[in-house]
Amino acid sequence: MSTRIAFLKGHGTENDFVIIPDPDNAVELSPSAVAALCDRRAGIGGDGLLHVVRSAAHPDARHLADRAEWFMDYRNGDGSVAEMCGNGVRVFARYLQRAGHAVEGDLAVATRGGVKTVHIAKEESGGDITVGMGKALLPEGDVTVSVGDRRWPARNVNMGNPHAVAFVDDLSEAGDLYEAPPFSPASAYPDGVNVEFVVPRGPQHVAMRVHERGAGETRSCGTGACAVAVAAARKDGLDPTVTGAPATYTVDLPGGRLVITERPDGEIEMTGGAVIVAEGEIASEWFETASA
Ligand SMILES: N[C@@H](CCC[C@H](N)C(=O)O)C(=O)O
Repeated sequence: MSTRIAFLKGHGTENDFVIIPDPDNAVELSPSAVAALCDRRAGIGGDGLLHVVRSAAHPDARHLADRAEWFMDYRNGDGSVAEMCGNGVRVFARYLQRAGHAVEGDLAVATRGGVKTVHIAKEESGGDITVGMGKALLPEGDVTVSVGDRRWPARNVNMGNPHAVAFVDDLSEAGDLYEAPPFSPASAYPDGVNVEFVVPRGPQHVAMRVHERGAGETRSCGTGACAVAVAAARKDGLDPTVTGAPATYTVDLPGGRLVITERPDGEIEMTGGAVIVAEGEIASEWFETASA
């Protein structure tokens, strides 16, 4: 007998996701099923997939169940697993709110990058969602990224997932970004990397494009925007953990704007929108073929 599988579609600053509510972890989501669901022509379409599971029901999150009821089992659009997705956490929280599992205010969400604290603002104050993204790690060592015969030094920033942030003169220098920009040394990112290209827009205000590992160029990346804000702050000589003053950066992406604050304790907060656009049911005969 075939089971009925519900889905929703949502986005955060146009980083879009297929959402599969599955509290008991009963839906088998193979990498090929995820890639088929995220396919923009033959599937539903998305940069990634948010599998919504109770932490207690998932082997990767059981140890976090006493701190966060829900686990964001995040997958990239190509079916690969990633540690964290900043825009995804906001959309995940919006889904929980819509489904009646969460209300405006504070919420804890388990991810492979640890438990994230989420604040859902009241609708009358815009309804934006703020996520405590944790601290950035800045591994030492020179990294370069390239597009065609152009090459730039990049800042290695880890937001739970890996980023290479390159400051360029113009965002068009990144080209069409159909291919993942090569990086060196290979040892800097043994599991691949998300690459951000950044230009200044004004004081503590930047614009960026991103090529995401496992998804290609996307219209927004939350962890990428945090990595960019930290790299831009250090470039501006600002380190809140040294100055004791928070640093806030506005980050413009093709899909919208995110506001990132790094606090004196190094903790980073990201604020932006999250929208649910559709819901429906996956055709079970298609899903069975897609999963094979
Ligand atoms: N879009 C995300 C990041 C998703 C994971 C990334 N592609 C990776 O493989 O690390 C975000 O908003 O942070």
